[in-house]
Amino acid sequence: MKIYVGSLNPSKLTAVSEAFPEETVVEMDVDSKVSSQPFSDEETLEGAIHRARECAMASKADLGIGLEGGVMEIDDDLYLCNWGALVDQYENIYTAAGARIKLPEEVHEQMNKGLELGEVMEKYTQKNNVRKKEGAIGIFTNGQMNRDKMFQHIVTLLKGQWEYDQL
Ligand SMILES: O=P(O)(O)OP(=O)(O)OP(=O)(O)OC[C@H]1O[C@@H](n2cnc3c(O)ncnc32)[C@H](O)[C@@H]1O
Repeated sequence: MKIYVGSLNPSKLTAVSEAFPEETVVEMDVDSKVSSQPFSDEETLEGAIHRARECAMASKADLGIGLEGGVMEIDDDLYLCNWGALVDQYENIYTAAGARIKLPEEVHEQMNKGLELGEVMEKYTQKNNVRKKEGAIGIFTNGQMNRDKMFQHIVTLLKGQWEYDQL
């Protein structure tokens, strides 16, 4: 099978390759059609679905997968949220979300000023490309988790739901 993934971000591609080790994974630069920093579950999910749909339309794709990172507020707190979508050739859409962790108030304040999480994380850690590596989840869990593993969990949930429908 050929699985198209709507991103050039290595942590997302690794996640799909690890969840589908037998399949060919192809990266594709697509438009999420949401803001570059989604700020709610709804917007983050919508971005994942748009990415997956566009990938599923690629001429050689069997499955399209979209993974989207975002943040969402609960009361006065800001949480990291991540969503994934898988679209097959019958236009069935499967969705799944990843773990959430509360982000520090300092991060919340910076994002309220309009900065994207990726930018805030670079300033906060003095490291480049955190979003392509361990991600905020890696930094704030002291490396117990990372972005690849978190997305891999989401992709496994997508794969399982799709497989269930093939039974
Ligand atoms: O190349 P794409 O696939 O767009 O990947 P991305 O990491 O740039 O973009 P996302 O849509 O996944 O995330 C939206 C924004 O949130 C940032 N972001 C999301 N999760 C993050 C994380 O765990 N660590 C750092 N930045 C994160 C990311 O850098 C973007 O600025």
